[in-house]
Amino acid sequence: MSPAKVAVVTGGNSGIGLTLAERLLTAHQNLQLCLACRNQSRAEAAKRSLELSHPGAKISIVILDTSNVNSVFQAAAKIKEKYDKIDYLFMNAGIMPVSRVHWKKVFTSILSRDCAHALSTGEGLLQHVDETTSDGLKKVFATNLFGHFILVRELEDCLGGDTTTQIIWTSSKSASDKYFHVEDMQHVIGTEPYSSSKYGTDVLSVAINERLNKKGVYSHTVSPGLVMSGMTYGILSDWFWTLIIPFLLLMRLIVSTLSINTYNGSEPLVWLSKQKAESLDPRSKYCCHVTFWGIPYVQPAKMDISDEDVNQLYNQLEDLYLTFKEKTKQHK
Ligand SMILES: NC(=O)C1=CN([C@@H]2O[C@H](COP(=O)(O)OP(=O)(O)OC[C@H]3O[C@@H](n4cnc5c(N)ncnc54)[C@H](OP(=O)(O)O)[C@@H]3O)[C@@H](O)[C@H]2O)C=CC1
Ligand SMILES: CC(C)CCC[C@@H](C)[C@H]1CC[C@H]2C3=C(CC[C@]12C)[C@@]1(C)CCC(=O)C[C@@H]1CC3
Repeated sequence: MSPAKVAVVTGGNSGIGLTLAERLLTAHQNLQLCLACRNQSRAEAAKRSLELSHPGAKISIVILDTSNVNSVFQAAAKIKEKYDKIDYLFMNAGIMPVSRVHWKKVFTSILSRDCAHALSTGEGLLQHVDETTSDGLKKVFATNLFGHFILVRELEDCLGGDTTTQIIWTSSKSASDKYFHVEDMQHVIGTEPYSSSKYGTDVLSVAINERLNKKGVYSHTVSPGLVMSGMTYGILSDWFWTLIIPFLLLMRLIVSTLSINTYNGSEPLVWLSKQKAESLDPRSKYCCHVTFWGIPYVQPAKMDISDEDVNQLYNQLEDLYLTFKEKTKQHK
């Protein structure tokens, strides 16, 4: 039997994260799974469903709210108590708060040459909103990016070493340098917090490789494509999505990123976990594509990221992390 490996999945209780957890248990023999979720009862329900499909699986729950700095410090301490070494760290938890759909733009772009771009990135089709957390941080940044950065920093002792660790980020096709400004990494000014946070994720992944590859830690980002999940049901009701599924399936003739289900969307995440980490490209995003007949496959897409952004973002995140670390020490 292969030696036991440990996988931590943030936001592993639903959507892409839950399907990923299920697929990891199938793909890796003898896997110990840690569901790092913000809600105890939703996490327990997920654990029960995984135990039904994988009787005897070793699954633990750690309560983690990535938008809350204290919660991340506490969760990291719990994870370190439970495991000496982490083999896979899936940074999957994420939010995309939206206040409305720009229907006029949806219809004009579907009928234009921009159709494929609009349906694969959602650019310009949604009105995004954001708020400030009790830590004084922008919520989308804190949830999607900074909470995960703290997790990496706090877990560093359990990563890499004799065998490799893979950090795998659920990023997005929406990530765009157009909406990311390193001097405003929280996206205080601007109306695209989600795109900014996901581009920040891609930049951070490159920075982690530069700092931690020598320790055996490899980081990669993934785009799952458009997936029906809590995220999309938060934009439009489930009956609406059900009605337009036939249209989306037809659109697969021209748009290959319409994954639709969480199985397809989790394909690059599972695929990466089966690769030799050293052989992967640290500056490519591993994207989910689906054939017209619904077969998923993975295609790397080169990311155009400047070294200046890589270094500046990492240093700023590190400064913010150290500020909070100091505060938590003082409160002890
Ligand atoms: N759906 C799509 O089309 C796409 C999704 N993605 C990305 O995929 C990832 C998973 O999203 P998806 O499965 O689609 O959506 P879901 O809303 O179904 O899942 C999101 C998961 O993240 C968890 N989560 C949200 N906020 C926090 C928090 N503060 N702390 C801890 N966990 C949190 C949710 O927990 P809870 O159940 O408690 O809310 C849930 O488990 C996200 O990062 C998203 O940005 C990327 C591209 C496309
Ligand atoms: C297809 C239409 C008749 C109606 C749907 C319009 C929009 C609500 C959607 C079209 C492209 C979608 C999209 C996303 C959300 C929903 C759309 C904007 C995402 C932004 C969801 C999160 C991501 O990370 C990327 C997705 C890109 C495509």
